[in-house]
Amino acid sequence: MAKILTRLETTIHARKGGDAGSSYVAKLMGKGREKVAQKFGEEAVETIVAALTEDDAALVGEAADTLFHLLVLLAERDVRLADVLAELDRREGVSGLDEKAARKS
Ligand SMILES: N=c1c2ncn([C@@H]3O[C@H](COP(=O)(O)OP(=O)(O)OP(=O)(O)O)[C@@H](O)[C@H]3O)c2ncn1[C@@H]1O[C@H](COP(=O)(O)O)[C@@H](O)[C@H]1O
Repeated sequence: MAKILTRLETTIHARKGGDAGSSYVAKLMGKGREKVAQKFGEEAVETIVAALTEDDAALVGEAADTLFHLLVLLAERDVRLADVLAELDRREGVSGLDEKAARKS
């Protein structure tokens, strides 16, 4: 499953600084970090709305939009997907409640 995310990350990095006339990623990134972050937020909200009011197909579509725009946001900051996946690996097997307590301390 992570393979498509990794391929998508590579494509997104390749589009960075590219032709805004032929690439959605280049066009969005060209608008700057705030716009990239705003777009991710909008897609996340649309995913919430789909989860609460729409069918499974709509939710799948909105979730895909959200994951894609998260990758664009990470790429804009030059934060690697591998680092996010490594963080999830680190948390694997640790109770979410223990993680929550550790964050508070
Ligand atoms: N996975 C995606 C993907 N998911 C969603 N989107 C785009 O994200 C946008 C979000 O939907 P909206 O309805 O909010 O879009 P919009 O009205 O065009 O957006 P705004 O102008 O309001 O920002 C749409 O234009 C979608 O086409 C994507 N655009 C690109 N990709 C992948 O990124 C690759 C590179 O794309 P380009 O940069 O266009 O070459 C593609 O080959 C795909 O694999």
